[in-house]
Amino acid sequence: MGPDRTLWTGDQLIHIAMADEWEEETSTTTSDTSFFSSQANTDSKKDFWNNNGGDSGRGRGGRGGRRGGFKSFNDGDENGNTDESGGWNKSDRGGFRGRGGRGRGFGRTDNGDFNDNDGDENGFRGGRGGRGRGGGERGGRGGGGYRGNDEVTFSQEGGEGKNDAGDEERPRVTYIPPSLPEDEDTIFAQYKSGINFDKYDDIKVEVSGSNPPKAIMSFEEAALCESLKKNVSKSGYVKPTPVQKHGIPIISAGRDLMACAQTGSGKTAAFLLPILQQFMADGVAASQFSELQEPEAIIVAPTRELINQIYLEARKFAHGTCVRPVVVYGGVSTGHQIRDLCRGCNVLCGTPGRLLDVINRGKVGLSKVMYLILDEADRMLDMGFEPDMRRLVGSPGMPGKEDRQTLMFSATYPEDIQRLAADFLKKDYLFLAVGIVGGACTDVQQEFAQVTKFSKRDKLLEVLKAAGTERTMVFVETKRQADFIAAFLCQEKVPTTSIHGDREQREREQALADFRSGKCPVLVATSVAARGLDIPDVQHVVNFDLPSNIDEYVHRIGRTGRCGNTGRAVSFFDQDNDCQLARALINILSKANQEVPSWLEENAFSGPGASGPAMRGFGATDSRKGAQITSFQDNGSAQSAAAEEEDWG
Ligand SMILES: Nc1ncnc2c1ncn2[C@@H]1O[C@H](COP(=O)(O)OP(=O)(O)OP(=O)(O)O)[C@@H](O)[C@H]1O
Repeated sequence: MGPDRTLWTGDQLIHIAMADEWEEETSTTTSDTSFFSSQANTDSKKDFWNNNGGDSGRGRGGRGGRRGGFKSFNDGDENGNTDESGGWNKSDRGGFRGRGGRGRGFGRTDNGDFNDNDGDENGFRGGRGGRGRGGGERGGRGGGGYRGNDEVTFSQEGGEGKNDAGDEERPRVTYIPPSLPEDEDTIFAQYKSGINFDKYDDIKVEVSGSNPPKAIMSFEEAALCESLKKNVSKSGYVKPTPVQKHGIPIISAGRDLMACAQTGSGKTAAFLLPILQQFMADGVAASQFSELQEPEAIIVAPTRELINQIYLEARKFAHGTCVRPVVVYGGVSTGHQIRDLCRGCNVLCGTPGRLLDVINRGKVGLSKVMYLILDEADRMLDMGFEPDMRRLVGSPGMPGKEDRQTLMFSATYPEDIQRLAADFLKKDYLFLAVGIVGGACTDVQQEFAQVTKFSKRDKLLEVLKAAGTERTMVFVETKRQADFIAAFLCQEKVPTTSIHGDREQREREQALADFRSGKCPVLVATSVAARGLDIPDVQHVVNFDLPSNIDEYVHRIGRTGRCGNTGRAVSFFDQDNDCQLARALINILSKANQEVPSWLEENAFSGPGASGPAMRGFGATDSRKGAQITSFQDNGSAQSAAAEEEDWG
């Protein structure tokens, strides 16, 4: 064990732990960037830069019993690697052991870390039995990494004993987030809508399905009760966005909905407002101090930060009413969340793992559920989360789809996911498409820079230098890469923080807070931050590594250019690595009326392309054939048409 080192005295990169295993696993303060301490020799560093994340899995990931170092080094373990993840793990005692792979595959084999994006949210699913075995396309399964902390909490507190993934060594999650501010200024802190907000009215809207209700043109038409009206106005909302104009009346009419609208266009309020209005009309009120809580609405989202954000929005709109939202997500003390639940819960927001956990503990009854909402629905129904969603709808007491209202929202809907989604929805659900399904936000100026893996860092510095103090999110593909780039930028005196699935929840929340406040204007992130996060004044997104999937690209660049504001996304295109995405990128650029670089076109037609995973099921519209389509422009005037083919579902 070498001496501890301190590399940076910001809120992360604080303490380079050369601690022993137990200290490291139980620590809630030690930085994840402690990879610095792993005696990074030049060789391993070189390996890092040269590699794209772990190879596909093999072996029994992460049971190597190496000591010290940091979780981040277990990237290779995620897919069950023991020895081929390049450099870092070999160095000495890096990583903690036994966490094994937890990969969900996601159709990738080239990146051992891909699943970090939100695998940590899958506490329940990943739980039993994983030993990082298997690897390959589906990666290792089971109690991997951070997520496992949820599981061990579950096991310990739930009295279910230890699982078989070495979890007995894991600490209980004790993190309790700071209390939320109660002052109205903070609750109603506004995200200023931008110069293009009014242009939303020009976006073409299509509703498919039978008898869609008429859109509303103003919040007055939404017939909200006084408290909600007041809260909408305190939030700075003057007029509804298109997804709200159409979504609110659809939900109020009791219809199931699959809604697709571009990033940052107000989908959250589109489902929260009509639900809360219904609760107000029904006189729903939280029953305090009850051991069993029976929420009327359940909202699920794929990441902890996103579900927390949705919860804060629900809390904001429900302010001053008797409706009580509660949030449960991994990485936080379960006991703390259960105590909060017991104080009353009408709207339960959760990540799937923790949600299933509290349900299985008998703390939450489902028989009163009127609304089930899947935010980032395509993500919630992909092969990673689908089993959890099926478990959720199959849980005892959960009303069947005919007896509840199911609402799905996203900016992207691959066709295969749309088909799958029909299992959760009533047959006559409405499909609402605002703009191009799966299209990028047109307020984001998309730029590309040709790079090699060796020139990326210099290019990043150049971009960040030009950005000055403007807030920038830098997306990378692996947790290890996130740590490495964050550390590199810190060394270059760029105040940087990072967020990824191996950081402890406290650190993740601190990182976001520092980024929001501007203390660290650069946030290096894996895909865990790609979806949904609504952070004011993010002017730039940099794709240091392009994702393998075009939908992911759309969500990432959607962290800027929100709510009518303009933004800029710069993506580094490495011909050796990114050609498979080229055609899909061209498609996205053309649909957003943006210039397509000629070199990108050349790459698209010389390299492997369109039929690959990057283009998977790019959904142009409602995938139901034969569904009645009603088109709207601006003032709600409608035109109907029937699609040609038979209804498949
Ligand atoms: N009608 C409105 N008027 C002004 N601001 C609004 C309105 N509706 C939503 N907003 C604000 O716009 C921002 C983006 O909204 P929201 O996060 O719901 O977008 P989204 O469509 O869910 O994005 P994503 O696809 O990235 O999840 C939020 O800050 C929200 O408060």
